[in-house]
Amino acid sequence: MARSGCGQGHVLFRRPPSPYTALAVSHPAESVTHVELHRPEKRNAMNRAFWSEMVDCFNEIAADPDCRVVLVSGAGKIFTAGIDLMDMAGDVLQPEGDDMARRSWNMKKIITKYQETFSVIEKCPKPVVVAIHGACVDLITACDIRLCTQDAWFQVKEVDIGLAADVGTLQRLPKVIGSRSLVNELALTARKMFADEAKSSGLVSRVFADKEAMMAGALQMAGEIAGRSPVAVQGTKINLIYSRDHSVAEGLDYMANWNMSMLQTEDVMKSAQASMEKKSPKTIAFSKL
Ligand SMILES: CCC/C=C/C=C/C(=O)SCCNC(=O)CCNC(=O)[C@H](O)C(C)(C)COP(=O)(O)OP(=O)(O)OC[C@H]1O[C@@H](n2cnc3c(N)ncnc32)[C@H](O)[C@@H]1OP(=O)(O)O
Repeated sequence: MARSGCGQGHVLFRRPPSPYTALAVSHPAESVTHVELHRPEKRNAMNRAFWSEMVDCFNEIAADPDCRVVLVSGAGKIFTAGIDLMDMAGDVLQPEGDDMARRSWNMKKIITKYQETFSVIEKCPKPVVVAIHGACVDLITACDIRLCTQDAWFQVKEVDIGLAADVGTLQRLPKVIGSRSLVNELALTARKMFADEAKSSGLVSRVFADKEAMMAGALQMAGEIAGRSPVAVQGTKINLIYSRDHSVAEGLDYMANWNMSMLQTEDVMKSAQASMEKKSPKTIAFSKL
């Protein structure tokens, strides 16, 4: 049976057992998929299985019409301790090849594969809410909404292990946090940033007293998103990410192309009618997407 990480008292919408070893996937509420990093005894260190399972998992979620929003969290004491340093020695640091060119070629393939593990989160059209209680930063910058506990800390740890972060933090964090100076400081010193600073800098949008309160808040937020038109919600995520990486003019053009078809959805009429009748959009039965 799929394990539920959202605590007891929530309805578990049953699905087939999870095929993953580093992740626990469950369905704590209608249209909500919960992906839990699940190696608590190793502080959810990202081992070889994790790097490939995340890609399979998020590709499956992207294609699943029963999922409208994703919740990501970590089991146990902290969200994640980052890359599994035991696996790293064998997998990442020793690419095969007869000479430097061939080893470099293979190294690039490995790095690109690892990058995809977090890029799939961003490419997934369903919004991803991440609930963090202590973490390395890489994964969370690819998520759409970041929540944390009061005792959470955040660290761009890579310089401490002798490398420049290469799975998205240096590319995404400057787009999340307004202050370039703060990004540079965090990435160059690996200092821990705690919850209050994470909130004031814009890395997280809400801070909760403890993990239980955070998971309840995250699930409620996921429910708010899942209750709205999937055409509107997924179009919003896709266009926000497109606009982040393009000029305003390019973003507007992309938006016009998007909505010239998507505005013709029945969801607009249904939602407008509910709004006129002062009903919540959550009362509307939207078709699957
Ligand atoms: C091409 C890909 C490039 C990707 C780059 C990614 C880079 C990074 O992720 S950089 C960050 C690397 N991570 C670290 O340096 C963190 C190392 N861990 C710690 O500092 C502490 O474990 C931590 C503060 C997270 C938690 O401390 P705590 O006291 O709560 O737990 P521990 O007793 O230290 O650990 C419990 C068991 O977990 C194992 N473990 C923890 N972290 C890792 C890890 N990163 N990799 C592998 N294993 C880890 C630790 O060995 C303990 O196991 P055991 O001894 O068997 O009980």
